[in-house]
Amino acid sequence: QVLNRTNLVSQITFFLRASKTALSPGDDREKRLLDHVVSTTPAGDAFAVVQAIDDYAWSKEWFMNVGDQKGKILDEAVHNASKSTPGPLSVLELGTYCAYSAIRTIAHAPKGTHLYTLEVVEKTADIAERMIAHAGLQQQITVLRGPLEDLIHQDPLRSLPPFDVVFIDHNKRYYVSDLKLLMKAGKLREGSVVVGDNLLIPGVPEYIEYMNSPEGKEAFDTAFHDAKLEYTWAPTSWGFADQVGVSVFKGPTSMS
Ligand SMILES: C[S@@+](CC[C@H](N)C(=O)[O-])C[C@H]1O[C@@H](n2cnc3c(N)ncnc32)[C@H](O)[C@@H]1O
Repeated sequence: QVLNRTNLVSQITFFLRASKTALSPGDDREKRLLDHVVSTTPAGDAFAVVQAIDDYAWSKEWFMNVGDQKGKILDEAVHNASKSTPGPLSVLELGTYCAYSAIRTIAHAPKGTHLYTLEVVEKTADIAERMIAHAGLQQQITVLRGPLEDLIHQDPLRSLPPFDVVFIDHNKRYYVSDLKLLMKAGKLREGSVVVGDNLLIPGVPEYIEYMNSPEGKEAFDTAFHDAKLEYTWAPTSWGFADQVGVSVFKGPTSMS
């Protein structure tokens, strides 16, 4: 069962009004999602939590999670990072929302991997922490409240070594500046994998431009993966085509 076209379009329109900030719409749908997950899945089963979130988002209400389709690109990026870095990974996520991608990433990452995820909306961070606790991943996922420009100067981020994987999925306005902040702070090392979501919808043209610029190409090898906007099944005819960027950091450059 999937949401019908009218329902889906109206729900996505509702979300895209807040597209520049990607802040939650404030209609308590995140709480309804949490209640659904807690009441339909056993505690401590991360894969069941991910599946329940996908089922709910496909059939009941639309959510701005990375989703099951683009999620596979993220899973593969994590998998590739773990091939070059045996053992547990260190992951940074910008944009927690309901912790779907955080839980999904840990479920697919090597044992012992730790993920730090940043969220600026307190109410959303509360929901995420409860979702993470239900999935039994409190030891592996740390929710940090605030923007990167503040938290980068505080522990734990300040004293952490470079991340193996960075997932950028927050306010579209800060994709490039936050990426540069991470490079400047030495939080990327040669081989770090940076994944950027929603490059076409809501759209982050300046991120695509940066990755295609001489500066971006000197610092990163980027592949742009065509994808469908989360929880939609007809991308081209309805204009719901999206793209996910997967960039491998080549190491500090003269410009970074
Ligand atoms: C698209 S959602 C993240 C979805 C999540 N990564 C997933 O796939 O499950 C974007 C989230 O970023 C948060 N956000 C917006 N601006 C932010 C910022 N500057 N730093 C961190 N989070 C931010 C929003 O409140 C929202 O919860």
